[in-house]
Amino acid sequence: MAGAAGRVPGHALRRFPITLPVGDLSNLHLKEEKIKPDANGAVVKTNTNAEKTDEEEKEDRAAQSLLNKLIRSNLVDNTNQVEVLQRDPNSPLYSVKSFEELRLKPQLLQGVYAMGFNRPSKIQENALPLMLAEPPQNLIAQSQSGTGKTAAFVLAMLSQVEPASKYPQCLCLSPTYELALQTGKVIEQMGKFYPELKLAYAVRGNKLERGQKISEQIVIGTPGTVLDWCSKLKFIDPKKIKVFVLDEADVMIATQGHQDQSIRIQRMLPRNCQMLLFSATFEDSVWKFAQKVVPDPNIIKLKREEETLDTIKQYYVLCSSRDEKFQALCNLYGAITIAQAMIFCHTRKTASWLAAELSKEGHQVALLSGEMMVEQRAAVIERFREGKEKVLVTTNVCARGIDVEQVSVVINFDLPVDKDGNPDNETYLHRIGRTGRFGKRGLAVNMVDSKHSMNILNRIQEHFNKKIERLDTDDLDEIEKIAN
Ligand SMILES: Nc1ncnc2c1ncn2[C@@H]1O[C@H](COP(=O)(O)OP(=O)(O)OP(=O)(O)O)[C@@H](O)[C@H]1O
Repeated sequence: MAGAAGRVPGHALRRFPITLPVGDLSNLHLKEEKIKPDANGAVVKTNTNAEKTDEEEKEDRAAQSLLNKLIRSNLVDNTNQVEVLQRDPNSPLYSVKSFEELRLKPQLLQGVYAMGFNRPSKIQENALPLMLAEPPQNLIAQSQSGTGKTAAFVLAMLSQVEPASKYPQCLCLSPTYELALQTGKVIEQMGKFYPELKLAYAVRGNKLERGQKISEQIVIGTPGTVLDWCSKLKFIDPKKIKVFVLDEADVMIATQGHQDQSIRIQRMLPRNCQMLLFSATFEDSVWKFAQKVVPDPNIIKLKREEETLDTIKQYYVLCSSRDEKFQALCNLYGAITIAQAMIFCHTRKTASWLAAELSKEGHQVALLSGEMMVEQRAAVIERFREGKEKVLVTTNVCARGIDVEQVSVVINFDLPVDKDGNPDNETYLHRIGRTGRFGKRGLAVNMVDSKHSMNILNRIQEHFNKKIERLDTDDLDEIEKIAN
């Protein structure tokens, strides 16, 4: 996909996340043992050598402990674990099919393999045959965070697009500037074996000359700008759109105006345009919206108790003040190796205070909050993605949906509540879903500092029918155990 996406100035291409392949551990003197993590990340040994000297035993134990630590900190490539999960019928990553069996075009097969994907996840296996059917089917689909929804609809768009036709044919709406860029990167990576294919970003700040028609075959953007491009500015002829994707529908409707704008765009599209809507959660309001924008849909939906991922362990810590919460956080950092963490606060004031305190403790901290310009927010996320900062403190919806593989811990410094002070279950799910991406193990820790917040936590547990265990952050042994 040469020369694509030239329209967002100064935006660096996404780098692959840093992983240390198991093969790089060859200098650890593991003798004739084969060591690899099993589905739970535990180390499985096979073929142990019988006779070993004390010295060798000691070396082995040291190597083993280092390997365990690396696995715990998610530094080791988790390919093995993903493969195990993809064979477990209860896992959202389970798949009976291969990408070949999904009958993807050869260029797309090249694209998925170049991204390091081996097998489709459950949502990809279920959604792709529907999306690629003849005639194309409409779809409303739900799958847990980080299970490959983006890749699924990107493959659907790339399967339908005709690169030789130089006009927009696929339109994808994202709720935020950051997510539009992130999804754009996936399109670029997966579509790179289509040399003629180009992508345009319909996001704020990307100004085109009036009256111009764009030649890019795929347009990704936020609803306001896409609506302008389709109506007032006429950069896009909506009647020629073949695939319309609405991503993160739950996040979309949480933003004022996005729901109406999305519906207005949808009404401009031809009747035979394929409509696809994806979301990690489906509260009633999301359902109503989904049914308005997707006529005659096929539906893939999760049961409530399936919404949280088992690979994310959830805990709460009892504290009595903000300072105690901070101390609990420091204890966590003192006890376990945290690759990268995202910390969510209720207000900007708390977020700035916490970021400053963590910096004083020597952490490399990034602060992301709503009052920043979109370009600044995108730059902060990109630096965090590249691992330049290890902790991201944030208040805000702009952190929703961001995919950073190395995030091993999510902290709710304040629990998510809506404007009436009730538990915000959707936001909870989105927040904890920033860890445990595609089979990785994750840890979510909730700070509880009052009867009110304990009540919120209890209601969150009831909602998802999932026990959140108490963690004593003064007990270092206990903390170490949860990381195992
Ligand atoms: N079949 C696959 N094999 C291996 N990795 C995959 C596969 N599909 C997706 N991934 C990777 O898993 C991660 C999560 O995927 P993706 O962002 O598509 O999930 P999502 O369901 O859209 O998440 P969210 O709900 O948070 O937006 C990404 O880094 C992606 O590259």
